[in-house]
Amino acid sequence: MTVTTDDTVHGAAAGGLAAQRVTVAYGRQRVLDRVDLHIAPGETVGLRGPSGSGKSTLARVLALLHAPDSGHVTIDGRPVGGARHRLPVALRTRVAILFQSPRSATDPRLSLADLIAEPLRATGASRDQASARTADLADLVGLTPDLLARRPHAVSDGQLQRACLARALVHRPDYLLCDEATAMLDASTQAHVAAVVTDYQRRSSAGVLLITHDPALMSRWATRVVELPPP
Ligand SMILES: Nc1ncnc2c1ncn2[C@@H]1O[C@H](COP(=O)(O)OP(=O)(O)OP(=O)(O)O)[C@@H](O)[C@H]1O
Repeated sequence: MTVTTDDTVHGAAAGGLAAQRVTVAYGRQRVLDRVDLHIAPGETVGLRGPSGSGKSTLARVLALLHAPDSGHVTIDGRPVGGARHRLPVALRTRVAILFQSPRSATDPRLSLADLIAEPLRATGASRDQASARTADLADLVGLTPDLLARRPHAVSDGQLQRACLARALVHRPDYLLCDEATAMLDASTQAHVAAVVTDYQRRSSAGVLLITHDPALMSRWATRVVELPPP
């Protein structure tokens, strides 16, 4: 595992998801300053840095959820700009993100089955197509039909995170960004989530961004690590 603080050398490659000279400020606080990061298909890039160094911000920029003040995101060498929801479906569904806290990322009114199926329904899949895919994914992440029928308040954080993982995979993304996605899970759920992601990655050649404060997980999983400087 190599550790670098400058990813421009990798950013030169055409394939992959990349942040190029990305700068983000919240008001007068500059959080990212001309940051480069590149994720090639199939690789797992670890992103490390002290608290407040901008790891989550960079993940949100790469997920097209936050427009940088300058610089841009490219997919396979092509700049991708504008709000995520305005991008063509085929483009925006290439990148998925999994957050640390499943409760703040989910609609409490939806059953787990509907949470998983919703991105498919939103992009025009029929009810039958969406339920078939939901059943496959539920199986993959280890959610039983009984759990699928429940709403978030009636399941554990680990069960809800499994549903969020299924939802993240629903469009078969080429890039999966895991922002402390296993931090609040017990050891066995953490191992299961990591196994599902690595298996998906092996089958699909997806690129993964791994943000974690867990050094063991980082060294086990990341192919290489990029380090952000302190804020
Ligand atoms: N929406 C926002 N509005 C204002 N400031 C923000 C916002 N999001 C993040 N920040 C600030 O930007 C800085 C970087 O936050 P970010 O969450 O990207 O860092 P991080 O490296 O992921 O931190 P941690 O390891 O603690 O999760 C922090 O000082 C944070 O308070």
